[in-house]
Amino acid sequence: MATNRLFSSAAKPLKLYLDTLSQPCRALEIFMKINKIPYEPVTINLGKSEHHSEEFAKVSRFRKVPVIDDNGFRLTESIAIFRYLCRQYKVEDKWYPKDTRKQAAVDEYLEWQHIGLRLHCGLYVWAMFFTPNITGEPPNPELVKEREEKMKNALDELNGIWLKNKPYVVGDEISFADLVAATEVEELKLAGYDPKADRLALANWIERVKKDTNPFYDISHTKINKIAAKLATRKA
Ligand SMILES: N[C@@H](CCC(=O)N[C@@H](CS)C(=O)NCC(=O)O)C(=O)O
Repeated sequence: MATNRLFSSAAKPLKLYLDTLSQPCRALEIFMKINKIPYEPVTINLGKSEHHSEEFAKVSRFRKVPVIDDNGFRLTESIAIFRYLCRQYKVEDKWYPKDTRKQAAVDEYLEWQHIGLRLHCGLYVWAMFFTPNITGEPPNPELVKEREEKMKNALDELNGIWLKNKPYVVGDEISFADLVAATEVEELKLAGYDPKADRLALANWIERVKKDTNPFYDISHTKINKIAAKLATRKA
């Protein structure tokens, strides 16, 4: 198999520690598959608390996924990992353009999304899905209300500002910003919330991202889609 690596050809494929229940793990997995970056997946099942094992603590100081181990070089934080991969491997320019201004535009979204989108979607999903699953208690209605408002506002900004009059988050071409955004939006399935209703730009964009990145997009979303389907039948 031809190795996609700019430098050493003798290096072993890097290890990607992941759980596809995690948004940043899915974004990286799709990106790596599309760009034919060879890797060995190592599943860390968050649901089984595998990230709390002593063995995994040696891999990640923070006990979070994703993490990569590239021949002894360990790196956490999906955005840092993404930028490292762009420097180490051949990646199609559109994902992180070399042009200074185009790259800065991708960076602008990557900086915004932590608190602009991820925080609010994540907290809502915790209130609706993860916490009730862990405690066995129903979602706290006050907390849900407070978090729902912020989550909706974040989605409205994605729909009405980032996606205003353009097909992708940063312009006319897909970039890593779209994968980071789409995987966050998909996580809302766990909370039974449909982000596409009343958000036409977002609805069209997510279909576009899927089409551009399939079959990898759907493969990475298999686990979350299965859980969402189970939750929907339980509700019906
Ligand atoms: N900012 C980090 C976020 C990493 C993160 O929060 N990972 C979550 C899954 S999405 C995790 O491993 N959580 C386990 C825990 O917090 O116990 C990144 O982008 O890589």
